[in-house]
Amino acid sequence: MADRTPPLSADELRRLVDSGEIDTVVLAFTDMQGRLQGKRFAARFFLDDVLDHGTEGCNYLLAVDAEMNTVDGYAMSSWERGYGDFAMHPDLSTLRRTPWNPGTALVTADLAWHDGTPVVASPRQILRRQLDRLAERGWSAHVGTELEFMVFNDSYEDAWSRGYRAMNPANQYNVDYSVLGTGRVEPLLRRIRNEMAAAGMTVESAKGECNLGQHEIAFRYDEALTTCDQHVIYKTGAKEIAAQSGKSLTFMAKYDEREGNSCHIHLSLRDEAGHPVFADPSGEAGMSKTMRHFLAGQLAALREFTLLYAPNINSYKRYRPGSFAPTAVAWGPDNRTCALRVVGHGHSLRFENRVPGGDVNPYLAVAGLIAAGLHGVDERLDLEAACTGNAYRADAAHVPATLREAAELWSGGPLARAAFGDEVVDHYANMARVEQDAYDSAVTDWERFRSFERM
Ligand SMILES: NC(=O)CC[C@H](N)C(=O)O
Repeated sequence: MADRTPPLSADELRRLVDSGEIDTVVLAFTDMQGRLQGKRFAARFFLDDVLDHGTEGCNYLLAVDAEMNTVDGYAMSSWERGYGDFAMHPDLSTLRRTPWNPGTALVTADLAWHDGTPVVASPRQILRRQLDRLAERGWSAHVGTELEFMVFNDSYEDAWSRGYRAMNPANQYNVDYSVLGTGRVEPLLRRIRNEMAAAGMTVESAKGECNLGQHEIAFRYDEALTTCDQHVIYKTGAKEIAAQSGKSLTFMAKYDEREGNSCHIHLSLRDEAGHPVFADPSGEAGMSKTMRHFLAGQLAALREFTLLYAPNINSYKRYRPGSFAPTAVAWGPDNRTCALRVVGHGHSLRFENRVPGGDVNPYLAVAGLIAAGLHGVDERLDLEAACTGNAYRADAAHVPATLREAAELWSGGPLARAAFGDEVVDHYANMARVEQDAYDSAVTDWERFRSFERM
């Protein structure tokens, strides 16, 4: 699939290496946790060897936990199988400079086994498969992801050493839409915006958010795969720029008991001629029949696919009444209390899934949105009535409240297995089991404060 006009061509890279402007090329893929994993190459070696042939990485990279521990239960990667390699092939349509790392370019990898077959549990491959299903119908997906994050005037190292206690947020009060409040953090935000633009992303705006030091930078939507590639590069780059500035920022879904970090995901479909598939001026509320089925599919699959939108223990702490994070499986036109909010009109008509947090793996979540929508289209599901009032009070199905509940719905339901196949379902069910086990065996500060003296 030719994905997009590249921000940097291979010929340009060659020229920049010859002139000494680029000396390093990062080749990286996105792991299960949504992190870029890969290697930094001497640029000359990358051009001579890796550009055409790729490189290898240990296949445990899709089978470790967040701490890089080897864990049991993965069919594709284990001590029994010898923890061999998989191949990382650069997708040159993603080649770009990353100006926050001087002299450096970055390219995204697709993963394959030694016989050339794709690594089906790799997040980018999971999304590619759902995009192929869309393409079979002559459709493509436009996607925007809206990441919120919190900035602290502490370095990552200080924060870690202090056990994340007594941190200094970059704003001391709610700066939602506050120009004054955003200005306080502007040297950092401006660097992130400008350097992401120089890395080939289209930046739209920045605004303050509600929690202390919380901000959001908005990027223009793009083809689904491109948006997801940019999302992970942006997250990595924003953290690197913060670190270079002696600060830290976090995308974790719920840092404290105040507002969490969301990652609302917007999606619309285009046909082969580039026309919007969701808009129909003669349809009810301007929505086409396809959009109604697609949206009905979102509702029908939401609970079963929540693991893809909320992959961590912490993800589930966002879903509190009145927090702007959803609890009700419901949809409504411009209704921020629902899991699914319909926005825009005509060309821009789309839905927003408000379930994902800043910790989401965008490839998996967007794959989930597409698979859910296609389920609705294939089964011609009827769209229930819109929720018009406060969905926190509605008599609607609930977004799963815990990782345990979401993991049970994911592995026990029929929709995920039909859309993604057993290998993918079992792989990510194991990831959830591993996280749940790690959490269940941890004793937290909360328990000590509650129990040490008083119980
Ligand atoms: N902009 C908003 O709607 C706030 C979202 C909220 N921070 C959440 O975690 O869901």
